[in-house]
Amino acid sequence: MKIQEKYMLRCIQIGRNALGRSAPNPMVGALLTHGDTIIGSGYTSAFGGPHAEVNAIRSVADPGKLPDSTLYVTLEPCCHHGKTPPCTDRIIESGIRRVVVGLPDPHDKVAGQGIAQLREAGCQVEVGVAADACREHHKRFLTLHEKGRPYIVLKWAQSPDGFLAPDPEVRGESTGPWWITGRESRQLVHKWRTQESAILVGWRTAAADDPQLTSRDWAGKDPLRVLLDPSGRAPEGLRLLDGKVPTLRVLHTGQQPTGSARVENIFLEPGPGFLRALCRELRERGVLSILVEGGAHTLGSFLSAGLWDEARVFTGPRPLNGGLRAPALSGRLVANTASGADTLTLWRND
Ligand SMILES: NC(=O)C1=CN([C@@H]2O[C@H](COP(=O)(O)OP(=O)(O)OC[C@H]3O[C@@H](n4cnc5c(N)ncnc54)[C@H](OP(=O)(O)O)[C@@H]3O)[C@@H](O)[C@H]2O)C=CC1
Ligand SMILES: Nc1c(N[C@@H]2O[C@H](COP(=O)(O)O)[C@@H](O)[C@H]2O)[nH]c(=O)[nH]c1=O
Ligand SMILES: [Zn+2]
Repeated sequence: MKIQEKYMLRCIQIGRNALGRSAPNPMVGALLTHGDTIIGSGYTSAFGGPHAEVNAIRSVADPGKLPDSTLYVTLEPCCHHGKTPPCTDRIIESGIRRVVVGLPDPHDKVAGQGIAQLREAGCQVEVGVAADACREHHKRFLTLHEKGRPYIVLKWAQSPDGFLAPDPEVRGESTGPWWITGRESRQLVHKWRTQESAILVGWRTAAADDPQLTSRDWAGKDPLRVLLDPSGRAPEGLRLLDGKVPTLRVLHTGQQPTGSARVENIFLEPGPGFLRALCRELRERGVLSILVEGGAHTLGSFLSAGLWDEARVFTGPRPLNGGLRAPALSGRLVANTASGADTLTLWRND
């Protein structure tokens, strides 16, 4: 492997520090080399803070070395005023003359202009180093700009005989989720929750499980909670409506929301465009990605609309011998691993 690719793969590792924190900005990673020494590195700050390139430049102990250094960055530097000034200006001011870029930025305010500005200022710019790895790393941001919607991860747990939950008679009066998976998988799910901007369930899941949908077993942010409740049927008093974490309840236009002023109600037209309209609404609110956790009806509606990018399916060890059928999935199997006593399969929709 060429040294340039190695540096770009290191940029990706650095950029992962911003996973779940930079939205709606991309989790860019950058580093600066001088000869064969790494003299600085940085990643995208939380929204509103400096970008990776600026953090990398600021981290250099001896700025006199910058004109003879090379900047590696996973995504084309921005050239527009957003919450912060353009990174291209900062790169040019610092005297850096060589820039290696993983991918062009599809954002309509950048789209090749960042690279063009650097070249006009006399920088030598190389584009497309470790491009496949950078595409994978930036999958959420690329989906937001190329498909115009957040990246969607479906997740569920099923029994080996293909059920999401037992029949109500088996469940009886017990409240809370019916656990199919073990402790390791549940903690892994909390880690995943810190990585996505929003988490979504249907109201029947909210009513049956009274979930919290927080990341309490992992250090990191709680995602925005989204409850699909088109007719306002979610019962009062649910933990999802407790206001402890920002929560959106999605209703059909014209419906009367019940009680809870602790959540924000939004209203969308019923019909086949409902989920796409929801995706647009979430995008406008800076949501880069959504983790859809169920139930069967909700997962099925994302699947049948083709609105998904990844599915993460746990299979627990104990059969249920009946109950609510797991959704039918057709996608590309990319991994099959163990998670404690469970099996985890990862699927892509491409
Ligand atoms: N094992 C697992 O991983 C999981 C298991 N579960 C289990 O699943 C069960 C609940 O699942 P299920 O009964 O399928 O219900 P859901 O939780 O999927 O909620 C379904 C309701 O949400 C609304 N809804 C869903 N999708 C849409 C859409 N695209 N447009 C408009 N409204 C939508 C509808 O409300 P309306 O009826 O008002 O139109 C629908 O009836 C529970 O038993 C729970 O324990 C839940 C999550 C995960
Ligand atoms: N039953 C089941 C899952 N159920 C999902 O987890 C939610 C509960 O979240 P919380 O209240 O935050 O613990 C529940 O409502 C449903 O969406 N998940 C899994 O990984 N494995 C399982 O066996
Ligand atoms: Zn920038």
